[in-house]
Order: sequence, then structure tokens, then C-alpha cells
Amino acid sequence: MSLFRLSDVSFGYDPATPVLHSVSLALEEGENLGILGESGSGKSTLLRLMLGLAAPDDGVIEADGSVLDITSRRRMQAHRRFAQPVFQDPYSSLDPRMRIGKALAEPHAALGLDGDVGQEIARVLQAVGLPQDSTARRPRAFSGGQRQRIAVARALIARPRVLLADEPVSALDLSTRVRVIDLLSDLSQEVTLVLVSHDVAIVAALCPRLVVLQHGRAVEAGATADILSDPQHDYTRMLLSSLPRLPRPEQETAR
Ligand SMILES: Nc1ncnc2c1ncn2[C@@H]1O[C@H](COP(=O)(O)OP(=O)(O)OP(=O)(O)O)[C@@H](O)[C@H]1O
Repeated sequence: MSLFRLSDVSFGYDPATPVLHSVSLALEEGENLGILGESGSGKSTLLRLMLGLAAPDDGVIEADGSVLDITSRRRMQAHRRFAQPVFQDPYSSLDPRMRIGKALAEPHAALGLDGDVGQEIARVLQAVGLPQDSTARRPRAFSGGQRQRIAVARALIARPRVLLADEPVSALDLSTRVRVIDLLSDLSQEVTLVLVSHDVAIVAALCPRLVVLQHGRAVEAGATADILSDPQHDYTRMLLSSLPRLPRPEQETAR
């Protein structure tokens, strides 16, 4: 059974100007899915629909084997345990006044989760590689990369099956980025990731499956390795050719 199945999903903030056009995709357990596209192609909107923050104008979203009805409070409560978001900016996603222990305890209570909250906090801090005494500190005591780890820990409290991550490292500096990417890669053992990005290298590192969005249409989908080595669509070729290239070793030594 697929974790998510989207069938011909269309959506517009204003229904007269659709942002997503008949998008279909499937997310299978253990197969991280990258969603790649230029700014404005509809990537974040697609994640919003998968989170249940808005409903499609047309088409169907199935999650965990049943149709996602966002008007059902009970269904949405279950969905928030099933799929958790990680947003781009760890500075705005954490309340600056709230100690980390409280920030992690809050979703545990709000989602009515089982298990001892103290033990669960210890589990997620360990999972993201932060010291246990982080609970007594406020977000300003942490660097950007550490804050993003806290945001990931907050998502993991729910023991979700899916993490829906929207440009999770683009607000971070380069060296921190690598550590958060490593963390997301390690987590792939226990949770399946949907990763929205305009960065081909990050998608290639984390996601064996890929969907390319152009103006709200899925123009290419399949195995990431196949798409990167032999893109079928002009738009995908354009995205790949616009990648910044690192100098080859011989060019470096020639200088
Ligand atoms: N809340 C909103 N109300 C109205 N229009 C919106 C809203 N959010 C996004 N849009 C529009 O929907 C389209 C798709 O935006 P979306 O943020 O999904 O794209 P994106 O691919 O995630 O872009 P980016 O990489 O810049 O975040 C854009 O034209 C955008 O202006």
C-alpha cells in the first residue's frame, strides 16, 4: 500500500487561476520522493495539500490507504500523526520564548500521543543528535542548524510515517546544510521523506524517486538516477543545465 497516492489533483488559491494541474504521484514506504521545480512551480502548494491544510479542487489525495477528508476532525488528527512537516526556516518555526522541552512536549499533548513524554523527548533529541540538556534552553541558544534539528525532533515526536520537508536546508549555511542532510539521510531508516527543493544535488543525495514540476504540472516522474542521467523533458534538461558546476580537479591544479 502506498503511503500517499495523489490522483489528478488540481488546485488554485483562486479557483479561476489553478496552481496545480492534474498532478498524480505515489509515495512508497522507504522510497524518499523529491519534488523538484523552479520557484512558483507549485512545490509548496503540493505539500500543503498533502499536509491537509487545503483540499484539492479536483482529484483525490489518499494517505495511509484512505481518502484524506480534511473536513473530518478525527481523520485530520490521525493524519497529523501520520505525516509531519519540516519547514524551511527554523527561526520562524520555533517560538523564541519557549524552552525546547516545552516545544517538544506540546505536540505530544496536542496529538494525544501514547508513551511517557519525558522518554519520548529523550528519544527524539537522541535521534537528531542533540544533548539531553537542550530541553532547558530557548531557541536563541542554538545555531541555525541545531534549530533545524529541533524542528525535526518536534516532527519526530509524533512517530510519523512521512516527513514532508519544504526546502529544509536552504536557510542554512553550507557546512550546516551537510549535517542536516546527513541527519535526514539517517532518518530514512524510520520515516519516508518527501523533499521539496529547487536543489538537484540535495534531491539526488536523499531521494531515489523524483517528480519534476513545471507551472503546476508533473512533467517528469520516475527513478532519480534515470531522470538525471537521461532527462526526457526540455524543462528537466534546463533545470539540470542551470546547475552550478564545480571545477574539475585538473582545472583546479592547472590554476
Ligand atoms: N497563499 C497563497 N495565496 C495565493 N497564491 C499563492 C499562495 N501561495 C502561493 N501562491 C501562488 O501559487 C503559485 C505556486 O506557489 P508555491 O509556493 O507553491 O511554489 P513553489 O514552487 O513552492 O515556489 P518557491 O520555490 O518559490 O517556494 C505561485 O504563483 C504563488 O504566487
